[in-house]
Amino acid sequence: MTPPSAAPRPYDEAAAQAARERVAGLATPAGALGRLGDLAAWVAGCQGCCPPRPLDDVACVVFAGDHGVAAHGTSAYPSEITALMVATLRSGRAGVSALAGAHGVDVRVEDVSVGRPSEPLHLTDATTRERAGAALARGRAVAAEEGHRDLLVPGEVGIGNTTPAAALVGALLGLPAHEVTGAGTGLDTEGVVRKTAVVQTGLDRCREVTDPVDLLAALGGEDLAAMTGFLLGAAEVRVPVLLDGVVSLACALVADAIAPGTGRWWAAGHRSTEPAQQVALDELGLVPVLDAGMRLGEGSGAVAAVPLLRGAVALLRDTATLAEVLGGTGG
Ligand SMILES: O=C(O)c1ccc[n+]([C@@H]2O[C@H](COP(=O)([O-])O)[C@@H](O)[C@H]2O)c1
Ligand SMILES: Cc1cc2nc[nH]c2cc1C
Repeated sequence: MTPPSAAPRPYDEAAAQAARERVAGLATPAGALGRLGDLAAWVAGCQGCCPPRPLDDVACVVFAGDHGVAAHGTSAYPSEITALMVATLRSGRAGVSALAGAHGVDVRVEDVSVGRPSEPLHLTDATTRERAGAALARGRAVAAEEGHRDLLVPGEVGIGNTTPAAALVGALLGLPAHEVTGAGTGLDTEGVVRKTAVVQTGLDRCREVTDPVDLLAALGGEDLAAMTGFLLGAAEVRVPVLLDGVVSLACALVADAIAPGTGRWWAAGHRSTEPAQQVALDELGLVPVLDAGMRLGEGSGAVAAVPLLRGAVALLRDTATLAEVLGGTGG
């Protein structure tokens, strides 16, 4: 099995710079658009044109899978919820479905390993390197199928999946479990202590593992591997990605370890309450669009941020320049 190693096609820094210059010349006080100007410049860099095209066609792909650690007291909910939420997503009634409907975003569900849980990562490898590699390839194929989109959002559902996410972030950044483990779906203090011990045991078990695909197998599982492949694939087909919560940030760290530089293709949709998401954001130098205290997953925080990103592009396309206003041609 060959892990994906192709370097992403280039991000167009000249187009991003042209966009920054255009922002500076708009009929707005210098700096008044704040981070919206940066976001518009990022879209221009991904598209390779200034001003960027509108982000009309946006899709959220939800990767679903079960996790063996959930049977070890690491989640506030039972694994049975995963399949029920997949059915709810497919019927268009999940939280992300409502947000996506409101914002004109398509939702696609990829059942990677629902009802076929990963092994408990504190006891043994979550999955095999072979299965992780196949899941990576599947995620990249999904991104290729969605390559016509203007923007992609990685979503996920899977009871227990914040535990592998925390473990991957801890392993990649060399952080102890207590700095990356959070309450997930709502564990109480005792539950967080239990989950932290599981994450630390997993980190100790994998101390020697450094290869990112091996880490996906040891601590992640097939669904996280598929999402990682999706992030790599999106960069390969030059589609920008708005990251979501802790699972997407963990996969982003893995993807950037597999293909350094892939991170140019990502912006952060929102700040989750999970500590691993926050340290991963810092590591990747990403500042989230929204900070709304959300921790739903499903891609919901990023989908909630889509209107702001569309607005940033509209500002760059449709605002008069100061030169036009001063010359009396601003309409
Ligand atoms: O996106 C996040 O940061 C996030 C934070 C907490 C929980 N979740 C969602 O809740 C599930 C995982 O939580 P847990 O406690 O079962 O590990 C999974 O279905 C995620 O979509 C997601
Ligand atoms: C109800 C429920 C919905 C979810 N959506 C994503 N993760 C979830 C976890 C639970 C428990």
